[in-house]
Amino acid sequence: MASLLITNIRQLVNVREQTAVLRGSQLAQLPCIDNAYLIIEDDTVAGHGRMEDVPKGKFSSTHTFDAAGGSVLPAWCDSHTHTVFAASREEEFVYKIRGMSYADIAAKGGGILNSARKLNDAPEDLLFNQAWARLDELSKLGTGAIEIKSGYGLTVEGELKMLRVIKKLKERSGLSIKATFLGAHTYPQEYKSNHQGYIDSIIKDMLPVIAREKLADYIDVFCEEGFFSPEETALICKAGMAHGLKPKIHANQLHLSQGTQVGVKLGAISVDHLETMDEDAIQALAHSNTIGTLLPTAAFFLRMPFQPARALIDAGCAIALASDFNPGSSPSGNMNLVVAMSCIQMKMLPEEAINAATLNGAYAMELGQELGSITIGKKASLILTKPIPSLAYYPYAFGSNLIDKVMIKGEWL
Ligand SMILES: N=CN[C@@H](CCC(=O)O)C(=O)O
Ligand SMILES: [Zn+2]
Repeated sequence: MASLLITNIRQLVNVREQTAVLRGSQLAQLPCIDNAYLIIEDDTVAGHGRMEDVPKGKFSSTHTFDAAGGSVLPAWCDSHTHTVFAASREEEFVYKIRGMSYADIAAKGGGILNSARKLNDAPEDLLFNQAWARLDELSKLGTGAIEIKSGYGLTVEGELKMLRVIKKLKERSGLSIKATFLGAHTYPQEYKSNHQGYIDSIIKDMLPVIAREKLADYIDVFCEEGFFSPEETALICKAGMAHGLKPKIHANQLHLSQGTQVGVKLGAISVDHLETMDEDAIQALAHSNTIGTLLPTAAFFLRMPFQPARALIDAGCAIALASDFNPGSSPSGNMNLVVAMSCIQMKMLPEEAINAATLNGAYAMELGQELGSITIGKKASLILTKPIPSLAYYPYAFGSNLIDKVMIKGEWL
C-alpha cells in the first residue's frame, strides 16, 4: 500500500468524522485543523491531526511531502455543468454588448439552438477531445468531481452522442463524473409548434435507449416560460424516474417558473439556478430534502440579479454552488471564481461558500459519502493552496491563482 504523509499544512479545511448535507446555519460551520498533517493511503484519506501528533513510528516508511505552510481543502464538487459542447459563442456575447436581448439572439437562431446545430454536425471524437481538454483545465483549477449534462443534441442521435461522450469521459478520467440527460433543454425548430411530438420523442425514442445503455444518472428539464411548463417538466421527469433517473431541474432562472415547487414535489436531488425566487418557492425548498444549487457566474454573465443566497440560508435551505459551465450563459467552469463571487455578490461567508462548493456539491451528485470533505475513508481529492494568511483570503483575492497543486484520488496532477 502506498502511503503519503503531508506535513506542515497551515490549515486543513473541512475536516469531518461523518458527513451529511448541510442546511441553513450549519453551512457556516467549517471545521478546520491548524498546523496539521494528513495521511493518504493509495487514493484514500487515512489519517490527520496536528503536527505535534504526527504518528512517527507507524508511518516511518511513508513518503513525505512538505506543504510548507499551504492550506489543504477538499477539491471542488461542481454539480451543474454543460461541459460537452461543440463551439464557443462569443459572437452572441458581442451582440449582447451591442444591446441585443436573449430573445433577439434566439430569434436569429442563436442560443441553445445554435449550440445544437453545431453539436449535431460535430463528430463524437472531436466532442470527446474538446471536453477532455476542458476537464484537464478544470481539474488544475481544483475541480475533483463534476456533473455533465446533455441537452445540445435535441435529436435522438445528438442526445445519445453527447451521453456516449460523457460515458467515455467517466471511464477514462480520474475525476468523478455524473451524467444528466437534458433532452428537454429547449424545443428543436422542427417541433416548434408540436411540443407534444418532441416530448413523445424524449419519452419513447430517447429514454429507453439511455436506460438500456446506462448513459445517464439523472434527468433534467429547463422549466421556464417559453421552454418547458411545470406540467411538461413533471411528465418528463416522471418518465425518467420510471427508468431509474432521479430529477435535477433547471428552475426559477428567468421567471417564477414553479420549477422549484415541481422539483420538490418529485423529490428532485437538486433544483438549480434560482435567480428568480419568491417566498413560496423559498419555503417549498426549505421544507424539502432537495438541494438548491446556485449558479452565480450565470447570473453574472447574463447581467441578472444574483441568487438570494442569504434568504435561502436564513430559511434553512441546503445550498450548493456550481459553475453551470456552458457556452451561452457561463463560459467559465472555474469554481474558485464561483466561490469568490458567492462571497462578494451574494454575501455568503467564506465558510458557507466553501461548504456549498465542496460537501453540498458532492451531495448534489450523490457523492457525499466519497468526496467533499477531509474524512477518513473518503477519496483524497484535494487542493493545496499557496501559503495564504487566512481562509477568507482565498475568495477575497479573487483574481489571484492561489492553487499550488491539486491531488485527484491520491495522485498529484
Ligand atoms: N438555462 C438553461 N441552460 C443553460 C444555458 C444554455 C445556453 O445558453 O447554451 C444554463 O443553465 O444556463
Ligand atoms: Zn445549466
